[in-house]
Amino acid sequence: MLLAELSDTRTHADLGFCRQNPNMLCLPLRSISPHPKIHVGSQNQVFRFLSTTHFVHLHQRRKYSNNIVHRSYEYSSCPCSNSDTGSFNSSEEEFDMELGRLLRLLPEEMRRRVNEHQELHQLIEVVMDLGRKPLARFPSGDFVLSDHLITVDDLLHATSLVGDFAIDNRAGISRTLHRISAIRNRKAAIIGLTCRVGRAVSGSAKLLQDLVKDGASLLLIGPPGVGKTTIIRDIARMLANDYKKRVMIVDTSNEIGGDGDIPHAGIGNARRMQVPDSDMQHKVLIEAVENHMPQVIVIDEIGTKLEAAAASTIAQRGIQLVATAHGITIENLVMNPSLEMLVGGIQSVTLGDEEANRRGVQKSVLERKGPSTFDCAVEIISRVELRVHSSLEATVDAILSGRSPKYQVCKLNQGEVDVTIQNDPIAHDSFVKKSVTTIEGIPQWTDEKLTSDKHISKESQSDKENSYDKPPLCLFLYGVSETSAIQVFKHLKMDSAVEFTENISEADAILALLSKIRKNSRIQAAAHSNDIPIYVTKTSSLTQLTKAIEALVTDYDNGFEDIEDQTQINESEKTDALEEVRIAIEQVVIPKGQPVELLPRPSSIMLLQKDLICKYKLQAQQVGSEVDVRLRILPFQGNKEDKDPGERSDDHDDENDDDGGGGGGEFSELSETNGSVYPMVRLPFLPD
Ligand SMILES: Nc1ncnc2c1ncn2[C@@H]1O[C@H](COP(=O)(O)OP(=O)(O)OP(=O)(O)O)[C@@H](O)[C@H]1O
Repeated sequence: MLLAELSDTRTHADLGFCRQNPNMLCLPLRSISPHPKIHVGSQNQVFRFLSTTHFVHLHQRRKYSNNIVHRSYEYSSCPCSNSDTGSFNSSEEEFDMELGRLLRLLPEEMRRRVNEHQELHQLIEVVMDLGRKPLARFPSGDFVLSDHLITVDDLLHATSLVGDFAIDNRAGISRTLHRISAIRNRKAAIIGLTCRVGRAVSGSAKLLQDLVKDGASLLLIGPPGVGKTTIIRDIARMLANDYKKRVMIVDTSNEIGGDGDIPHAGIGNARRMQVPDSDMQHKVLIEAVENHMPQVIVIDEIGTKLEAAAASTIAQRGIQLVATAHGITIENLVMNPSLEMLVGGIQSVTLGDEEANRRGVQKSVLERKGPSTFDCAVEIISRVELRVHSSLEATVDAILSGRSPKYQVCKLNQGEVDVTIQNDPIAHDSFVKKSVTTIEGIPQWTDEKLTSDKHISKESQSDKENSYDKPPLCLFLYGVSETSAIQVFKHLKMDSAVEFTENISEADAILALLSKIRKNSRIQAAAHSNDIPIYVTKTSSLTQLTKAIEALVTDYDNGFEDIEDQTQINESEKTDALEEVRIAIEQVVIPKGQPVELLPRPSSIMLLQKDLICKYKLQAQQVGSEVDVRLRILPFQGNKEDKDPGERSDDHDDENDDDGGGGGGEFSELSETNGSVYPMVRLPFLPD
């Protein structure tokens, strides 16, 4: 078949000679399909058209015409791996060459089908399982490579071309970054192969350059295949080449530096220590520190307690650590008994009554045991999106106390880095804030410092800036997510007028989810003793939350003055309270014969509620301590067994229920039974 025509003899210098048959020219060719006829007219075109994933033999023919030698070539496939073709040394061409070496593991037909695939250069893996059709995995999905089922011979052919499989069942191809993982049967024979394409992606660490360049230890977390190894390989290269650091890679499966004894060029000047057996990883880590004086240690896949302990020892010696671990979020690490050490370890502590009250939490809480091994952590969401936790300790503390951690979202957007900050309502150092619009269009917060050297979507920066003369409203949230609250404040253009606290005593007001706060008498007591009004929302929906926040903001603007005057009963609260009685009776007490506890109300309102209950020929009981006195409506049948109406029931078990305790005991939760949405209500203080 006629493949190429060369009218310029200089082109010969760029072709190699086949190792198997020196009389043959060997032409590296990116793909012979879908255009099997490639016209080569000049040296430049040779470079443009030809690459190294695929070799063919050229059979030259000469023709003389007008004193010019015209050469044409026919080709046939060549099984050799000709690296003597020289010249093709751009990184793309090197990659083509390496990819070709992986594809050589495949039987002829499969290799042809992969080569023909439009996404050849994005190939992720080839999967060969005995007795099944082979698959190629591309970012766009799986692609069947052949209708022929994989045979034992196919597997033997592939395994004969790779290095030895280590104890972790992984092997490589010398001087490439590919990873071949084997599946064995019970007799240890290989019955499946996953051939992962490894590539050095220079620039993949760009998003993290600022984090690591000054020596901070970094932990990367992500699910399998998201690109962790690719990023740390580039971090190793960047720190060694650009920042001239002594970088040592502890390469457990030879995935970072590639197979073979000479490391892949992708790690730059970083050095690499191989690990004879994955169980020895922690020992090699320590050896690296003791023998080779590294400034940075890079390690892929910390997975066991021993490895976590070794990493923590290294960090204590002041060496910068860059490592990966499997998981989706930092919460996964916190919950993983083998890896929790990486975040400082977790312990359960029992607080004194006063401290628990102050914090508004249960007496037994989880806390971080000590300093975390890493300064910062990154959750890899995709190749172009990272969640950067610049203080891992702060993130862990937030998770343990039930708050959403603050983090930056970095997105690579056509070569630019978009940075947004999540859950960062306050920049405490200065109140200069700017709103930026994230890619999803949700307004978020950021501050000058964090955005100074980054590209940020420019949309509406200045017009959203707010300045308020009043000190910011300081809120304690309970059962309400900070993100939702911020969204509402943003919507109300109150973005620079609010801050959040974890300390009730610092708060101007409490904003709480009704179902949660009604069960936590400690928070109510703490609010009462600190003279802080509580505003509640029945649901977390933005509509309900907006109503609650609007009421709160209005009262805040009035200095919470009307809070003191308990005699002025808000008309709408009266309506709410009576509606609450009506729904409770008509939907629960009468049809189900169950008692229902109402919300705590001022005594004047409770009187109105009692009147209404009497009209239904039912009885009510007053329960609760002084800060949350409320009525319990008793069902008809149960009246005789129950305590006398009016009896105070301060000693009820549910009084001390916290939010996790499933409080309510024998009583129906009105919110759960009536299925309707309560109007937003505000819990005012009851008179002493
Ligand atoms: N930025 C990128 N551009 C192109 N391909 C990439 C990029 N990052 C990763 N890949 C490819 O994605 C695949 C998985 O990458 P990698 O091995 O780095 O993931 P990983 O998270 O370390 O996986 P595992 O946890 O299974 O070891 C590889 O084929 C790799 O070449």
